[in-house]
Amino acid sequence: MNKEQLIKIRRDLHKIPETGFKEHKTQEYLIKTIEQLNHTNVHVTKWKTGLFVFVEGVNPKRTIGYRTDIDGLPIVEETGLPFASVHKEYMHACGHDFHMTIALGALSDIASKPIDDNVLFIFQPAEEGPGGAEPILRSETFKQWNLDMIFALHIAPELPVGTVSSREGILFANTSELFIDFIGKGGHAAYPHLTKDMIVTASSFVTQLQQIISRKVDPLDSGVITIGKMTAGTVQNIIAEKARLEGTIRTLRPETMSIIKAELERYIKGFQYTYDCNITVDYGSMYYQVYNDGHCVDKFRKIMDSIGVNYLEANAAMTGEDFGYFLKDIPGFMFWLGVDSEYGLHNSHLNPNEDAIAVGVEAVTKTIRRMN
Ligand SMILES: CC(=O)N[C@@H](CCC[C@H](N)C(=O)O)C(=O)O
Repeated sequence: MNKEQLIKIRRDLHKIPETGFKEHKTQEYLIKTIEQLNHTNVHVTKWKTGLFVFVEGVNPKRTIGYRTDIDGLPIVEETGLPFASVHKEYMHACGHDFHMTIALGALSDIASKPIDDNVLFIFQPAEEGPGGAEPILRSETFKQWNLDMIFALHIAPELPVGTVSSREGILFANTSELFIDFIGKGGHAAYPHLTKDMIVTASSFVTQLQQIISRKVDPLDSGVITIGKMTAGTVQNIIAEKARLEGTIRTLRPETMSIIKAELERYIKGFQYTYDCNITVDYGSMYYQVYNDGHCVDKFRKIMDSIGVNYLEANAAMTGEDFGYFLKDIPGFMFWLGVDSEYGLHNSHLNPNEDAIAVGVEAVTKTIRRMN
């Protein structure tokens, strides 16, 4: 595929972001595009709203996996781009439109000049939640391919185009979603002493929660608790009976996740007593850390050197990725692809530089062709 075709695909996909396990139009678009490649060595299997695309090798001894995520986020786009999302409440604000386009570009290249080994392209739904990787790994459809190696990329807004970045060992954090519900007693704004005000309770909880990080996590270790959404109350003169906090916990070690959760549950018990209310916690979906195989990263670095792509050593990041579940079972790695955007991931103004698509296709294709 040439640059213009790839950019058209990226823009088409950018217009139709859909959230986890609702990627119906996206799946339809991907199937149509793959069918147009018109290769007899390519076999498409639907899996929920995602796809497995198997490219037969000419003399296969191994099967290499390449995974892209396909879902968007519930963000109202503010880029003002002519190809902005037509799904008004949703946006590809984490680069999955880039990820899919690069996977299609690599798929087209590999299918037209097949390598010895088989290649499985995985178009995975629901990376942003509730998580598509774990159910894929459990599915009988996926198990039949018995992958020898797998890799994936993620766009990096802060890195220049022409740059990739990775590291041996941990790249992305362990994550757990966090949903906390507070139930007290509502009433008249003028009679607070007759109520149990859940706005006061939840607000106090949000600020005290950060002490778990500062006082219970070893300063040489790391953790993050972010509350991204708080809902409570009905109107200005009624004391809120209910409040809900929605957030996420991130750690660089699975053990630290357990420490934070145990402490959080102690806080909940304390708050129930102090504020005389009922508090429940739900951890939603959890992602295992992305832990890169040293041999694969070393080989990748050499491949990038050989094609003139600038390789930078990465730091571990507190972003999460359910790709970590693949790497728990299969050797492989993930890398960052520089896309040079002033605005970061999950920002309504994110505008990655489309020149990075060709770099991504080249990096992925050459890695598939030369990794052994
Ligand atoms: C790369 C990226 O931004 N991934 C998401 C993964 C979300 C995990 C889950 N829904 C959570 O919020 O814990 C991220 O937010 O890091």
